[in-house]
Amino acid sequence: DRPAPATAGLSHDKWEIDHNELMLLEELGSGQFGVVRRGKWRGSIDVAVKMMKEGTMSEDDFIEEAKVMTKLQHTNLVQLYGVCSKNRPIFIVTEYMRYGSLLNHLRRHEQSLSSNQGLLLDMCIQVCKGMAYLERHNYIHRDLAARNCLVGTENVVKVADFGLARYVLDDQYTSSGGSKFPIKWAPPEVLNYTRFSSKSDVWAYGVLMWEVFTCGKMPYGRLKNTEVVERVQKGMILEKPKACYKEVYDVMRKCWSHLPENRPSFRILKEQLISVSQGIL
Ligand SMILES: CCC(=O)Nc1cccc(Nc2nc(Nc3ccc(OCCOC)cc3)ncc2F)c1
Repeated sequence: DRPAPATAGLSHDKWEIDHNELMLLEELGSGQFGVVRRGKWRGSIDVAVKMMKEGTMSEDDFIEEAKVMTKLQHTNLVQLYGVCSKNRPIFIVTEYMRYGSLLNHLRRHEQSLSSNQGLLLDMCIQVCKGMAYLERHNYIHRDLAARNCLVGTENVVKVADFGLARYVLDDQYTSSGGSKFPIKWAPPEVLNYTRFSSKSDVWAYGVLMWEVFTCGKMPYGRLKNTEVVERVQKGMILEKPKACYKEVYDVMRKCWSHLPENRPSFRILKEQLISVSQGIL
């Protein structure tokens, strides 16, 4: 292979992680990207290592973006530590979250969670804080859902994989007609024109709130994607979850305003949810 350029290492690309400093441990799961394993970085830092299956993402573009993503830092965002891009498959190294995806956590603890609306609302507020930070930095997530949030100790909830959707090569995921496109989290303007914005993230956030208050139910049940598209275009929205205060459902409904400009920003949502939580709890 090519000799390293003279400047290599001089610029201390801090987003580049030396894979010799990583010790890979048990597998945590796998997604369309490849396998994710727990690991130790520099002997002591717990990390999650996503080993990107070849051909699943446009790697050079992603590595370029990783420089920006490492700068996004917030208590409710899963921190990107860096990438191992010197060999294939590339590794994406992030903060490790002890209790896995929010979706699985909700389903596993439905019994205790369904009677604790305060905790459910607190989880939603944490996700909202992470999203308000991304909104402030003009960063669009594009695939916000409970499956893409992670749970840590002391019921900490963080948003993961923000912005990653742009680098997926499988167009079954990326085009709104694709079989793997997250139709049930998409607003009308994304279904019709793939017009992503922080306001399309707000729509997805409303669906995430519904997932939280139903403890991980599938939105629109077993309806086929084509039926969901039809109903969403006609203005049908998800019904109020049983264990959900009306004030909370009213916030969800605002996230599902047909026109993006009628949806609140994450900054506004955060204020509204905090005042609801002070009012009802
Ligand atoms: C696209 C699908 C995709 O990425 N999926 C995917 C699967 C697995 C792990 C990650 N990522 C991360 N995971 C953790 N912690 C984690 C802890 C426990 C766990 O329990 C699994 C068995 O439960 C019974 C799963 C994950 N921390 C940071 C991550 F970044 C992403």
